[in-house]
Amino acid sequence: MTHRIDTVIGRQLWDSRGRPTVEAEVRLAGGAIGRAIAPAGASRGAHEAIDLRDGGAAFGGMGVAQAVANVMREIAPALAGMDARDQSAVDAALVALDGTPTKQRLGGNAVVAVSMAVLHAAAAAEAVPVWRWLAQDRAVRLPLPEIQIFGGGAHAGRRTDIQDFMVMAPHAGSFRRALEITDEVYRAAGRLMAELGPLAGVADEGGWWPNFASNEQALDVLTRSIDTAGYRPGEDVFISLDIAANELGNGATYRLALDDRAMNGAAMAETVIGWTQRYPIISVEDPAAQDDLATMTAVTAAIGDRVQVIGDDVLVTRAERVETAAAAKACNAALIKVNQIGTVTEAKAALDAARAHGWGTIVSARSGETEDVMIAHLAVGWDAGQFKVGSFTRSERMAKWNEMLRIEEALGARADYAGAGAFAAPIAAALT
Ligand SMILES: O=C(O)[C@@H](CO)OP(=O)(O)O
Ligand SMILES: [Mg+2]
Repeated sequence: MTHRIDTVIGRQLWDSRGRPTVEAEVRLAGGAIGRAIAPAGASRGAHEAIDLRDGGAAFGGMGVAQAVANVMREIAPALAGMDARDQSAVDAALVALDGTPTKQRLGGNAVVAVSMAVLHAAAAAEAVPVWRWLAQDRAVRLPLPEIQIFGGGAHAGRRTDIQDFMVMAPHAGSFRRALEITDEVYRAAGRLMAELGPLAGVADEGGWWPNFASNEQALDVLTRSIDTAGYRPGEDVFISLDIAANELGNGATYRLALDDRAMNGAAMAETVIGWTQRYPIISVEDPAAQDDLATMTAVTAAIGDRVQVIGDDVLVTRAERVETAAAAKACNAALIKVNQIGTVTEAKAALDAARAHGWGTIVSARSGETEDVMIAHLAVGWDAGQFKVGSFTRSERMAKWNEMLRIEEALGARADYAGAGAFAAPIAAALT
């Protein structure tokens, strides 16, 4: 049988931060091959799948070599003979074999690499791109990109409290045009940064390394960058922030080091709400810590009709946490990272749960990435509507944006840009 899994190989490769990671290679009986590489986060939720990584107990302590060994010795024999087209059966076998809620026995990095490699192999056996294999005959859209201009937080030595300063161009008309607009904003931001002082390179995801005296100065410069590039802030191009508040506090207290302020959840909500009133912000991710649903709910209640409120660390791509957050009205959008939960099938379940609540959905990269472009295919094949990869100028990011341009070209006249329609209904309506 052509689609039967013959062998599964694991190998150690290196990620964009120069840290070891896991690649899985799946070979089918008919000769098709699928490969996938595990990414790695720096600002990680406590409820995420746990990788076996080098770097001590915080990363599982046992190292990538153990994860690779687990692929070869345990996962390969368990999957041999299975039909690669039956992704849910493969993923169920991986979950059962691991036997922990967090994939920590085999390693989240081992499991996610194999799960995605099986998907890749199945599409290869059908001789179609992964996005097409996932979508089958369903209509898909080119996603609205959110692209980083400044990197901060855990990705830039905590030079700003806010982690990702991004822009979105919902009215660009095409994915290709959205990239062009964002590139112009990125260049303009670089020129403005150079006026503030010597440029100090880029952060982990390629956004300019921030050199600001306050969080508000960063927001000022970002707004001016949009304007300087020739676009109307809040009409053509909007700001999108990932606060990554998990890195700022535990829910009881939040500390904005740059602004020299400590505050409780209610004050944190007021701070974020205030930013959305003073700046052309269309989207805010993780305005509160992973278990602080009260603050997430306060922010969503105040601004959720006009601003996207995304759950990342708070949801960790787990369908049951999406349900809990939905019951609390804590978000109106979900970030989807396959490696947070560990398998393609479980990540899709989280996306479906978010969609069932009318939320926006964003397929996202991690801050530690590689040349693997699978997530571009997931964003299109699942019709997620939005896509977050980081910035320009680093090839592990460009590989994804460029793959999306190839997909846009393949769709030709049928390439439908999600644009404002990617947001939850009230926000989409407010934009049109
Ligand atoms: O928080 C995030 O959304 C991601 C990407 O910016 O960062 P990390 O992969 O470090 O969790
Ligand atoms: Mg995040």
